[in-house]
Amino acid sequence: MLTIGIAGGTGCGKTTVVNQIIEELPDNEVGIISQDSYYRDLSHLSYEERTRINFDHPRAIDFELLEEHLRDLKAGKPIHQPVYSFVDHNRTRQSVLTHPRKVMIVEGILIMTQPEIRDLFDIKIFVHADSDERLIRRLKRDIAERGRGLSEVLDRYQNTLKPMHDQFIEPTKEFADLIIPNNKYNTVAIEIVRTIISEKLLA
Ligand SMILES: Nc1ncnc2c1ncn2[C@@H]1O[C@H](COP(=O)(O)OP(=O)(O)O)[C@@H](O)[C@H]1O
Ligand SMILES: Nc1ccn([C@@H]2O[C@H](COP(=O)(O)O)[C@@H](O)[C@H]2O)c(=O)n1
Repeated sequence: MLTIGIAGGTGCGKTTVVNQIIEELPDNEVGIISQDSYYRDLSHLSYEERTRINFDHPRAIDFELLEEHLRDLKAGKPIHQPVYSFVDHNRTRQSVLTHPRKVMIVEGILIMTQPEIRDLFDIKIFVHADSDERLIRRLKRDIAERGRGLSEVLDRYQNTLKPMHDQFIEPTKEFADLIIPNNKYNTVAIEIVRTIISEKLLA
């Protein structure tokens, strides 16, 4: 199994890059794991309490479960990937049965912060977009898709997102084998990653 980790700050375009990479690749040979699925279960907290959680700190992620799942997939075992709700700020009761594939892509803002997880990646990619570009994209996306208001997104950006990005996410760029500049759509970089994957699928 070829395991590819794709990190980068919120709004840099990780999900978009993954979707572009897997377009036209056979879906029974390439699988996706999202770090967002591994936000910790916060059912013991009220909705109000959950809104105050710092979701950009590594402790918000159940990395133990993510590591266990990646090891299972590498060992050829299927996993039950949790399903997260950004509207409820909580894990749902659902899960998605995820089978091992020849190529597994793992994407998320903090996946490169943990050495145990980092070591499981054969290829590490960091997607870069400038912070103003990321903030604009995040604002538009969170309002359109994640049920958020303007001041809510801006408050989170100032109070937790930006400081956590600078402290935890940006420094992981140094671990990357490949940095994809993504202020604009980067078709050349996507093509390069696709070629690497296609070669693996033919092997
Ligand atoms: N290169 C790009 N240029 C313009 N908009 C982009 C680009 N990449 C992604 N977007 C848009 O920005 C928003 C956030 O992208 P997304 O892929 O969800 O980022 P991430 O997964 O890193 O948070 C989405 O609405 C997406 O359509
Ligand atoms: N309940 C939550 C949980 C997380 N977030 C934000 O999601 C961002 C990470 O996801 P991306 O798809 O943007 O990479 C992260 O910056 C958290 O602030 C949230 O808003 N609410």
